[in-house]
Amino acid sequence: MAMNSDEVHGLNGDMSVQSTHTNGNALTTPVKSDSACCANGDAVFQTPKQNGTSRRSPTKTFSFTAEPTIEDIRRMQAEFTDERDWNQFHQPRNLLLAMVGEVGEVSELFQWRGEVAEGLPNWTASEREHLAHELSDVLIYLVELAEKCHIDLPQAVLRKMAVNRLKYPASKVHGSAKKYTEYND
Ligand SMILES: Nc1ccn([C@H]2C[C@H](O)[C@@H](COP(=O)(O)OP(=O)(O)OP(=O)(O)O)O2)c(=O)n1
Repeated sequence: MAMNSDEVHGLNGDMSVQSTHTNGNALTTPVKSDSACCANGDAVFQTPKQNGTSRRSPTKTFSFTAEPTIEDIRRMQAEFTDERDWNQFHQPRNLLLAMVGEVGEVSELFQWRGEVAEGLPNWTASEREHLAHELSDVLIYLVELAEKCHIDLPQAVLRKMAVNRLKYPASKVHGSAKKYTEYND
């Protein structure tokens, strides 16, 4: 079980981070992810109307920093496990189970809340940081699982996205959440 998040997690406000790269170094500058912000630091995402239809905007206003890359994460985790002689425990099956356990911890944070709005406007800074930790645990184990299975994850993602585009042509599925198998043509 997770510890009390107030005890173990930071109290960062809802900051997105922009990065600038100079000589390969990431310079990070916290900025508010949107112009509208709540008193508790949570961002409110604005949803502009386009052609009378409500369109999603957060992905345009929130973005990740460029680093660390997935390869950086793989290398840092490899160093972490090497330093502890933990490679002996980190076989694919164990990593899979560890990752699924962490997914369960993410689920716990959403449990019983009902639907949660994008940007998590009603979450405390401590809850958000707790979520950041648990999502990171999932990613760390996912990256190491891919490494131990010799799956080049960044390239695999590109290939899978190409497959997704073929399976779900925008012109065909626009506005529909149906599974590709539900189309009759
Ligand atoms: N054998 C292990 C144990 C931990 N970790 C690393 C990867 C994860 O990012 C994190 C997981 O640590 P915990 O198992 O302590 O899980 P939590 O951090 O989620 O703690 P809690 O379950 O108390 O929330 O530490 C690891 O690589 N190998």
